[in-house]
Amino acid sequence: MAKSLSHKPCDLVLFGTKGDLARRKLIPSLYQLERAQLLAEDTKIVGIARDKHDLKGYKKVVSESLKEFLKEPVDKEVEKRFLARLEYCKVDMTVKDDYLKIADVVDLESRTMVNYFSTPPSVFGAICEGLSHAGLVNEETRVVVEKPIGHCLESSKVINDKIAEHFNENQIYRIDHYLGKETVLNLLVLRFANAIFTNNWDHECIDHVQISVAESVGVEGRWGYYDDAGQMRDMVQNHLLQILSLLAMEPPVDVSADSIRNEKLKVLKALRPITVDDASEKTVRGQYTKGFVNGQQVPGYLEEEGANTESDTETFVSIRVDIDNWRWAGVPFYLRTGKRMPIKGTEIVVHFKELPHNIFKETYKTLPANKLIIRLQPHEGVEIHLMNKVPGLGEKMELQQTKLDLSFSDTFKNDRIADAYERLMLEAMLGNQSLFVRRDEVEAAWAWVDGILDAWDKSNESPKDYSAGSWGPVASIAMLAKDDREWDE
Ligand SMILES: NC(=O)C1=CN([C@@H]2O[C@H](COP(=O)(O)OP(=O)(O)OC[C@H]3O[C@@H](n4cnc5c(N)ncnc54)[C@H](OP(=O)(O)O)[C@@H]3O)[C@@H](O)[C@H]2O)C=CC1
Ligand SMILES: O=C1O[C@H](COP(=O)(O)O)[C@@H](O)[C@H](O)[C@H]1O
Repeated sequence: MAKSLSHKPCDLVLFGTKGDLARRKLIPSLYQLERAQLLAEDTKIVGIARDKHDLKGYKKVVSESLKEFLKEPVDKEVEKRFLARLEYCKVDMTVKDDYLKIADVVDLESRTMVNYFSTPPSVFGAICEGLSHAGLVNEETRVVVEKPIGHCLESSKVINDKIAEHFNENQIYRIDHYLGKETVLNLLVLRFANAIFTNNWDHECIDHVQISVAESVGVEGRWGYYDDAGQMRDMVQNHLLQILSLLAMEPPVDVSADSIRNEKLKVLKALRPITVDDASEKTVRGQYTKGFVNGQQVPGYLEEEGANTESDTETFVSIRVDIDNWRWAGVPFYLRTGKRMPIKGTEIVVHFKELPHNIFKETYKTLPANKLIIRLQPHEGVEIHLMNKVPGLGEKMELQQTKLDLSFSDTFKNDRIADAYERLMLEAMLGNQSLFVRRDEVEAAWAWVDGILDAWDKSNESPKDYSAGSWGPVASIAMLAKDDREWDE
């Protein structure tokens, strides 16, 4: 029995169903929604690829994906229910008449058509045209679009224009999978459901903020795509700027899609441009050389499979970001992200200001400032560093810095943390756009990122080397040291 859901049943059409993302993430996530009974009873899942299969063959492909990528044993009962929802269509996405075959399996009358584009962006336009050609676009039809949306502002406009020829903004769901992460969503709750943070969240109380997204993986066989993108386009333009805007935005009036997106957009528009005049002070780009990660020897970027020995693509970026608005005047946000770092870990550290006066100076010369650490992944949780009195009867009061540590796995023991894609696919089926990125946000993010990419081009400097397994080039440490600060590790 399906749980009670407010959405109409859907035809979830998975374009690129045999690709890496679909097999590794989307199919296992849909299985989890089935397991949790969150799919409406009559919802269908329609796989689209250009290989010749009958439905039985496609079910086998799906079963194999589950076996390979599900992080737990496959529950046969759930799998049976899940496989019963499947349909398959062989479609070459560049051939308009092929879309007529999809019309035979979907039902626009009784189900909402949700089209997930898990394909290269180069075919997004062709899919939209094909769907229109087959009469599959009505007011309810939705499209879910994977990143990257373009390579720069101009190319993102071309893709968005193409989609907009067939769909209104309220039908377009642009994925940034970080927005589907439990802990990223929790930023809204931490900030806007707790007066202790709400009332201390500005330049009066906060000294600076650090956002680190460290990855221990390299390019994982995606050299062709990655070398064209680099860490700036792959991670900063989307995931890091989305986290930054959720952290820095003004309180939205409610949690509706546009209330949240309006506030995020204001932050993106207030990012101080970085130009060729200050890029060398405010940014560091790096590229990994060979080294050791988790005790394993790993190749350098230029020695990865499929690599071009002369690439100048950055695999590490750190940036000092200034937000030119009332709340954040004088508060730098330091962003840092890289491949082949010592660990996988995404963390936000909010450094509060030091106190104006120390009444304990006889026993404790300087009082360390409070810190709020938000661990987004792994070991999800929230930690606050506070000063406390050490118990004892001594003449002088002894102080010690201590931690209040809320670990999600200890606190919410029986609650499984859902994968981001589970939430995002469910929200797309429910028709809630809050966790999807609006066109103007994508464009504001590109406008700012393009300025930095342009400054790097003009400066003609190569990225700085760092050994795989380190925290990036030493210049990244120096960038903070100049401001009398250091990275939390
Ligand atoms: N993989 C990942 O971890 C991530 C991926 N993304 C994004 O998701 C999207 C999909 O990525 P990924 O799964 O890695 O890519 P893949 O290349 O693995 O998969 C794309 C799929 O699209 C199919 N396809 C392409 N052109 C056509 C066509 N004309 N007709 C029919 N099928 C076609 C391919 O079929 P065929 O095999 O026959 O060529 C392939 O199965 C991309 O936009 C990517 O940027 C975003 C974040 C992470
Ligand atoms: O979008 C992307 O994200 C992954 C990192 O995602 P995470 O959920 O594992 O933190 C990154 O490795 C990949 O290069 C990028 O395209």
